[in-house]
Amino acid sequence: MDFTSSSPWPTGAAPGLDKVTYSSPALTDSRWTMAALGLVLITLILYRAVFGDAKAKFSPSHLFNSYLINPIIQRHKAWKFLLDGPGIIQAGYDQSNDKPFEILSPDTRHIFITNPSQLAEMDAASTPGNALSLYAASQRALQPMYTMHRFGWYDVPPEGLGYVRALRTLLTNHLPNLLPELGGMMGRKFEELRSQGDEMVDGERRSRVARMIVKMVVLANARSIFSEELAKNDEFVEAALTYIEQLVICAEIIRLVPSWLAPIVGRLVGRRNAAQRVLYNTLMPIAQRRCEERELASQGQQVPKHNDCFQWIMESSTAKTPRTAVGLVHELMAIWFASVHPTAITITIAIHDLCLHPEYLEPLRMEISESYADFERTGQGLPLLDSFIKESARLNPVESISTRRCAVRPFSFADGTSLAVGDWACTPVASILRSARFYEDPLVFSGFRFAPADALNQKSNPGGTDETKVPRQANPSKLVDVDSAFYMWGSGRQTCPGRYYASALAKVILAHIIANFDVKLVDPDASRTWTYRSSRIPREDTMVVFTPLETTC
Ligand code: HEM
Repeated sequence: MDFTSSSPWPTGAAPGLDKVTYSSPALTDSRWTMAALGLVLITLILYRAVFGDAKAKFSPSHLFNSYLINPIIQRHKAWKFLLDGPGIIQAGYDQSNDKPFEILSPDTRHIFITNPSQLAEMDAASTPGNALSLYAASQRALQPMYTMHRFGWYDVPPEGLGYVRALRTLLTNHLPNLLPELGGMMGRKFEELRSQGDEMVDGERRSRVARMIVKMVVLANARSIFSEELAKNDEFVEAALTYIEQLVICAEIIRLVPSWLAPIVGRLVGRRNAAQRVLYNTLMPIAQRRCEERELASQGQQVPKHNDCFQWIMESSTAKTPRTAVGLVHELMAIWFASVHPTAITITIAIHDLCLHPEYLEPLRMEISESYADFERTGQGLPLLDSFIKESARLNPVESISTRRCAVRPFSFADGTSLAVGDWACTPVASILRSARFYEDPLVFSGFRFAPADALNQKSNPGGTDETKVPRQANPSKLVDVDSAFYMWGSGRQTCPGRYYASALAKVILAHIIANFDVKLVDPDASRTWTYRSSRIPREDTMVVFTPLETTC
């Protein structure tokens, strides 16, 4: 072996050692030592460079962390979402700097979007047959195959559902006919529930406000969505509320079991949801009769004229084949679910806020006494009450997530953020609503923050507050408006079609209470809501005292 070669290490094989010629023994020893050290060092460097990662990957501690500890931490975080969804989303939003951020729940990977241009990308990808779908998200959340009498929500015709036009256009246009009747109905129901009271303490009648309001909303919606006849059927109205409550519990159980077990568990828990059968079996004969009437009308025969959601959905159906009775009932069951709880919760929270900010009662009473008749006639107006409800919902929205779109095919945003099939893109609505980027003094309750200047005058100055110190939005807006600071109704082409009705019903109920009662929370310091997943739900045990005014408006 020739160490004089230019090669830094021996180029020959070790067995040739005896053939090596040395220039001097001492020099040879030190060269050997140096060479051996160099060899070890270089081998180590190379080994680390080439296999360093792999070694780390296969080290016991790495394997332990990767395959046991990290998955446990991730799963723990995902399950924690069930109990602290709003808090976890808020923490994600605070660190996001307007960039998409990821949050896991036990069954879903959420990618939260805040940037309006990315929301536009989301909306563009939500057209029928495209990669993102609200229906697929609803299918996951509600498990309608098992909870809505085998409704295959995602199998809807590509043109969409008839309910959107039925609600957004026809129900909204019908409001002036509906509101006077709803006003009377809500007044009577409120009095019935209040006079029953849930507790009587020291001559004070206390009411569990959340339960009271949900019963009122159920009655109003039964009238508006189904019919006058069904709204008078107490057994049906009771089952219609039970249906929603059982649906939420059943869907949650199915979501939390592994997907391979879902069909078995779904069938089992679905069987226990008896109210869905009551609803289905009551609605079905009406739907069949309407389909027969459609048939007769197409043959030129005279048929009765109806003004209700059955009829509007049939007439709004964009599918080439006309809606079947089963399809009609399924759409009604879906609307029914969507219509009750968000509306009832929004109204309940607004009542909490009336109790906490009684200085708003007087200006609101004045507006109601001057303008309620106009509102009832047109379905529009009452800008101060509108703003009060909007501010209440801004600080305590029903949901911390909005605009849910589930990927039915892999999808990537322009910035590279990607969704696998089953992942959800969505907005952190509650965090946006409380963000200083969009609202001055975001955590301060300012009941007339959104009201137009002409609605505000001396009389509407609650408690004589200094006008210059009250945070207001630069541009007034209505409760039903949607913009980049207010996604309570979702956004884009699938924004809530029931929002005009929901806003009008909230005004009917709140105007009745404000005009006729003083309100007081029995325990203003007690916690009033609890959270599950991303929803904020009023506590059932929150008590309010409604004291009749001596003279009513
Ligand atoms: C305060 C009450 C309400 C709130 C906060 C609310 C909120 C929402 C939200 C966030 C969405 C999803 C929109 C999106 O993803 O872009 C939605 C959809 C929907 N809402 Fe509402 N909603 C309310 C009341 C109602 C009422 C009263 C009805 C029926 C009369 C209704 C019917 C619907 C329907 C049918 C959809 C699905 C729309 C579609 O498939 O395109 N909602 N709502």
